[in-house]
Amino acid sequence: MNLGLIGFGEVGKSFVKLLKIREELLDGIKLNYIIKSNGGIYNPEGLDIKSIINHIDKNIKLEEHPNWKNINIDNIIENKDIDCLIELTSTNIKDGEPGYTHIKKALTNKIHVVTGNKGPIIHYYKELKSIADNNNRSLKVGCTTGGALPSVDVGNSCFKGSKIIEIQGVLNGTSNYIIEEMTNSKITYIEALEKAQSLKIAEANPYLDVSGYDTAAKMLIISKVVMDLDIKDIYVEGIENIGLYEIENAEKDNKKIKLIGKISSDNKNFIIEVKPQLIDKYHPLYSIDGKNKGVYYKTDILGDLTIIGGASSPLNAASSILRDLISIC
Ligand SMILES: NC(=O)C1=CN([C@@H]2O[C@H](COP(=O)(O)OP(=O)(O)OC[C@H]3O[C@@H](n4cnc5c(N)ncnc54)[C@H](OP(=O)(O)O)[C@@H]3O)[C@@H](O)[C@H]2O)C=CC1
Ligand SMILES: N[C@@H](CC=O)C(=O)O
Repeated sequence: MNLGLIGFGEVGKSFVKLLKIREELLDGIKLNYIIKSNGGIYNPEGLDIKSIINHIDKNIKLEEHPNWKNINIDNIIENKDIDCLIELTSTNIKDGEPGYTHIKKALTNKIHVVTGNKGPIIHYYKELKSIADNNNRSLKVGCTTGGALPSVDVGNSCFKGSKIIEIQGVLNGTSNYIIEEMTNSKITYIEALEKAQSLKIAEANPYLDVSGYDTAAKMLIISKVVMDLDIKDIYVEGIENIGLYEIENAEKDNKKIKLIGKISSDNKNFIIEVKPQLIDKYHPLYSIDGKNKGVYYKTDILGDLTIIGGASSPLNAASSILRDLISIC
């Protein structure tokens, strides 16, 4: 199988490293393209992964690689020499671009897609999935709903025959980490955010993380992919106004503050709410620590199920891209 990678940020770089780390699993897989916003590198025989990792480790710009060319998604489409596009450009929740165009072009041209980019999926999942289905190709989005946390995989495979009636998620590692750092190290919100940025878990635009919009995007994707819903009613509140005072008060009551996204229904319509909540030790998402995340599914006849883990990090996110790629293979 031949691959093209578009988006060479933290997750894209980690994905290239995984191709080496897991090479024993990837016999027959070649990476032909790595494309950034201003061009990329291409070799129809497969790029030399070692030389790219050398660039990453030594902080050498990809533009200085001998295979550098002025290329973009259209070259991939014209050359017709990949089977799967790994789409890892930055999330844009306004209109889903440029990811939407990349994914649509790929699927229309019978190229499988694996992505971690939430923008195109919140706006265009139905359309893109239908192009994929009509062309007998896969659109895999596991990385978009909490990276390594298999939220949609579990949601899609574990509840057959039951109805999901509610979902709650702590799905933003950055916010969870910030609140925990403020609690444990008594540092300010800004100091904790800077630490999260240095760990490279925050989005390129960290406003998405702390405002609740990243969580809302992930809940919206779960509602589309797992429940086939088209929810319009979404309330979003972030963690920007939480200070040490609120955190100390929560501690005094043996409670924790968590940024929780919830999909629930009033028997007529499903709604999504994202807001910080004070929860006690009996809440299923209480024990999620640090950069970890979690999702709780409540069903009508199968009971409740919670999964916790999948800490946010570029390598963990790249691992979920690899997981989706292997399942296509
Ligand atoms: N970081 C994480 O832990 C996680 C991230 N994600 C998602 O994965 C995706 C990638 O994340 P991350 O690596 O952190 O993002 P970065 O912001 O670090 O990297 C984005 C990359 O996209 C490239 N890019 C932007 N516009 C274009 C374009 N028009 N054509 C080609 N390339 C373009 C950028 O190019 P250039 O280098 O030239 O600027 C850059 O290489 C995002 O959508 C994010 O939401 C999902 C789960 C976890
Ligand atoms: N910024 C996100 C990473 C991926 O979605 C987070 O902090 O969880």
